[in-house]
Amino acid sequence: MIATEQEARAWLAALPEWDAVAADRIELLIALLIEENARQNLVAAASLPLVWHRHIADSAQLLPHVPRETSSPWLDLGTGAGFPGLVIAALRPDCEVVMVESRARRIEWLERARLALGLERARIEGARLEQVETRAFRVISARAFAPLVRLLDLSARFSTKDTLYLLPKGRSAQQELSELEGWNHLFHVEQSLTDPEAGVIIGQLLGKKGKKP
Ligand SMILES: C[S@@+](CC[C@H](N)C(=O)[O-])C[C@H]1O[C@@H](n2cnc3c(N)ncnc32)[C@H](O)[C@@H]1O
Repeated sequence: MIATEQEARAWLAALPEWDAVAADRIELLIALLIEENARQNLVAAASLPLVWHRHIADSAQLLPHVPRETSSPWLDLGTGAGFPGLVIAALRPDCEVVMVESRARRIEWLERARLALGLERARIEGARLEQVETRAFRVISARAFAPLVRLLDLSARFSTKDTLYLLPKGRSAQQELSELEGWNHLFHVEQSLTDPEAGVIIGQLLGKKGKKP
């Protein structure tokens, strides 16, 4: 389990995506986040001293679930302060990461951070997800975005049977999945690496029950 900054740094350093450039990007992202959090409430202030494992490693733990060749384009729903979308884009700058966020000040922050980190393949979609033009993505991620049923209702039009959902769901993962009705899917829950009681819902959405595929 990754429970400290030291453990988070060690775990990140072992990722194939980790090199000096990635390390600089993550350090810069953290510095910018701390600065911006004094201006707007991006993350709980109490989580800032724990930023390496609570936000950086918690986001990066999604990467080993996705083969590099099937990770782009990647859609992150409700990116907010930048998690997991900005961390994914910082570690996979070759990947087209589209981050959807509807709140104006968060959109401005995400765009500023994207530019500062030099993430040319990443894009901030500053709109409500409901307004975003439909296209297919290889990966859909979302942390603390919406209850699972609503999340699937809103995002299904961006998925195909090959799209991999990666949903850090905290402590409700198993319960939300067992209560999910109305969808055919291949989801399962993986243990979170950063919280012993949290889970990540992973897998493919196959379509609404009763509908032809
Ligand atoms: C609880 S925050 C989580 C932010 C980030 N994913 C994290 O884990 O730190 C949820 C974010 O989703 C955004 N959001 C909620 N509903 C949305 C929608 N329909 N379209 C786009 N963004 C939305 C909110 O503005 C907010 O920034």
